[in-house]
Amino acid sequence: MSLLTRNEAAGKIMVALDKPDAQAALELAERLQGFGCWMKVGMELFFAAGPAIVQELKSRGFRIFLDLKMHDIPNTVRGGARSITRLGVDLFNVHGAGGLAMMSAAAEGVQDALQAGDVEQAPLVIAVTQLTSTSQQVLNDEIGIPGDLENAVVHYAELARKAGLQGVVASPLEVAAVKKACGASFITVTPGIRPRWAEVGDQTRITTPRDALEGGTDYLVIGRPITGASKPEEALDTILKEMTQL
Ligand SMILES: O=C(O)c1cc(=O)[nH]c(=O)n1[C@@H]1O[C@H](COP(=O)(O)O)[C@@H](O)[C@H]1O
Repeated sequence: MSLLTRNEAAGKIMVALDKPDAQAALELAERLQGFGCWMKVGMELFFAAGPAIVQELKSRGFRIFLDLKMHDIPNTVRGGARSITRLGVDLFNVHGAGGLAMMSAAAEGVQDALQAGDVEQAPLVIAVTQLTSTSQQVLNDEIGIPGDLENAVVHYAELARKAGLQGVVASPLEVAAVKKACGASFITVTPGIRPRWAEVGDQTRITTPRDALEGGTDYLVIGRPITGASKPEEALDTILKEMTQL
C-alpha cells in the first residue's frame, strides 16, 4: 500500500471528544485545531453541553461525527434522525441491533429534513455492529448471540446496507470482511485503535493506527490515547508519524 500524506492521514482521524463539559471539549479542540481531524461528539459531551457544542465546533471548521447510537422503535429513530440532520452534522450512528426497519427509518428521517429544506447536505448514517469492547465470549455467553463475532458484525453490516445506510462502526479487525460483503465504498469507521504505547482500557478488539490503516479502514476513531495525554497535540502528532512514515 502507498503511504498517505500527513494531511490525508489526519483527515481519517476522528478524535473522540469524551469530555464532561463544553469548556473542556473546546480547550482540547483548540489544541488540535490545525491538524484537520474530525471531532466525534458522544454521549458524555452531548448530554452535558447539548446541540450548541455541535454548532460551536462546526463554526471552528471541524467535521462532526455525532455518536449517540440511537436504538429505539422506528418512528422514534426517524424523528431523532430528522433532528440530528437539522444540526448539520456530517455523520451520525444508530445501532444495527435495532433491525432493518429501524435503520431504514433513520435514513428516512434524513430525507425528511432534506425535503423540508432544513439542510442542504445529507449526513452519512452508519450502524454500530458489535461494540469494540465486546469479546467473542461476551457476545456468545452474555449477549446471547451464537457463532463467530466477525459473522455477527458482517450480518449487521449487510442489514445496514440493505436499509440504505452508508457504512458501519466496527473494529479494525473486521474491515476486510465488511468490505468483502458490502463493497469497497461501504464506509468503515473503526474505534478500538491503540498505539503500542497506549493503555488498552476497556477495548478488546484493537489494532494499532498503522495496522488499521493498512487493513483498509476509512476512518479511525481515537479517544483516550490522544485526549488522555498530557499533551494531546504531541500524541496526535506521534500517531500521524506512525501512520505515515516507513
Ligand atoms: O460508535 C462509536 O463511536 C464507538 C463504537 C464502538 O464499538 N466502540 C467505541 O469505542 N466507540 C466510541 O469510540 C470512542 C473510543 O474511544 P477510546 O477507547 O478512548 O479510544 C469512544 O468515544 C466510544 O464511545
